[in-house]
Amino acid sequence: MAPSSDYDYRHFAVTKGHGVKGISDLGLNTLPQQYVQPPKERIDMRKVLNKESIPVIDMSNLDDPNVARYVVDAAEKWGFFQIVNHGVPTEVLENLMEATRTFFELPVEEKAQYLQENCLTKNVRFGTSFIPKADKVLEWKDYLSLFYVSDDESSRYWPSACRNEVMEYMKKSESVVKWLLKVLLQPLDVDLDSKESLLMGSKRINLNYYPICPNPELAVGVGRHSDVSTLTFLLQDSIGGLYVQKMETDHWIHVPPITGSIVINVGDALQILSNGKYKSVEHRVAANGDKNRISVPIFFNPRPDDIICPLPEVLQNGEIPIYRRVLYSDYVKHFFRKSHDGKQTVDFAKI
Ligand SMILES: CC(C)(COP(=O)(O)OP(=O)(O)OC[C@H]1O[C@@H](n2cnc3c(N)ncnc32)[C@H](O)[C@@H]1OP(=O)(O)O)[C@@H](O)C(=O)NCCC(=O)NCCSC(=O)/C=C/c1ccc(O)c(O)c1
Ligand SMILES: O=C(O)CCC(=O)C(=O)O
Ligand SMILES: [Fe+2]
Repeated sequence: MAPSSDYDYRHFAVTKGHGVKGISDLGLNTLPQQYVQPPKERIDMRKVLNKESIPVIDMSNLDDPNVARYVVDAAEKWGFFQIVNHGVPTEVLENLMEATRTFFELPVEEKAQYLQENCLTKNVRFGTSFIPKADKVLEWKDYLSLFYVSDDESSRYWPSACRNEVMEYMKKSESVVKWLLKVLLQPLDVDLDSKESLLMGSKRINLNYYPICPNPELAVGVGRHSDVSTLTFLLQDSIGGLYVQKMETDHWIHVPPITGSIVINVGDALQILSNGKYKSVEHRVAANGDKNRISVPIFFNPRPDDIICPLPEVLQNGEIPIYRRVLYSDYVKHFFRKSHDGKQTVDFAKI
């Protein structure tokens, strides 16, 4: 039954599993109260720098030493950049977008089998907002979150509507991220081969769906946050709406969709491992009043039972560590205990 009061909207979207897609499909003229952000969390267009953009790096010739230099400079200066000619076939990206759309357009009864309380595994989770229990105001986003354990486990538990396409995307992204990490670690005198499992030993893929929103200027798709990953590898469709903070300012920069490109960003784990040489950057997503939007980040992470702290190679010249030793799953649990709150998760690891 369609909801009739504000309480009912939370119940309808979160508990019953209709998500914001279910609310959007009702065709309301007004945004339900549960989704109205306080003014300071809305995206203020006066703070958006329209003339600036994050770097776009062409990866077609990896033998050119400039490419590695651009990557290191972009990661240091912006924490965010886009890559083109990266080698992941366009067809893989298109199939992934289509499969993501197919999944979210399934009837609610089918998607609801992946709600936490109905699901046989913790590694698959369909949901809405970020942490509805903690989110005072809900985010205008539905998601399917897939933690990769093995091909076998994925075949058994991931939804058939998108399983093969997500696996293909994940497999093809691996060598690109490995190359990026190798390059980023060179100035730190760290050899990736000895640290590969610490830097990219686990992967989580989120399929994000942001349906058409009434009063998009009052809502957010995703609130201000940094990712807890080492690096994030993000495909967005052609709608736009991702905003990145310009380092050390209170200004924001839009990340324009470029067909075939992938957005890369530094996450908290790389900030901690590099003792702050690389920094994760706050970002947020606007809601859209006209079009449904899709994005698919792959979070490349340490494994849950890894300890993260500044790497010994980084400290060998006497540099003082800013971060303590933290069990990565404790770090992620801390992130998942609270609503999005900018960069505050990193404080958990500060000495
Ligand atoms: C994730 C944890 C720490 C969970 O530990 P566990 O003890 O099993 O607890 P749990 O009961 O499964 O989850 C605890 C809470 O975390 C939250 N949570 C767990 N998984 C997710 C998820 N995929 N999406 C949202 N919330 C989640 C929920 O609030 C859980 O509470 P409850 O709803 O169960 O009551 C564990 O499985 C682990 O160590 N996993 C491997 C490491 C890992 O997954 N790292 C994640 C890296 S990056 C990553 O996951 C990023 C996600 C993200 C999502 C939305 C955004 O907007 C965003 O910016 C980012
Ligand atoms: O949708 C996007 O463009 C970004 C989403 C995001 O920041 C996240 O899922 O962590
Ligand atoms: Fe993010």
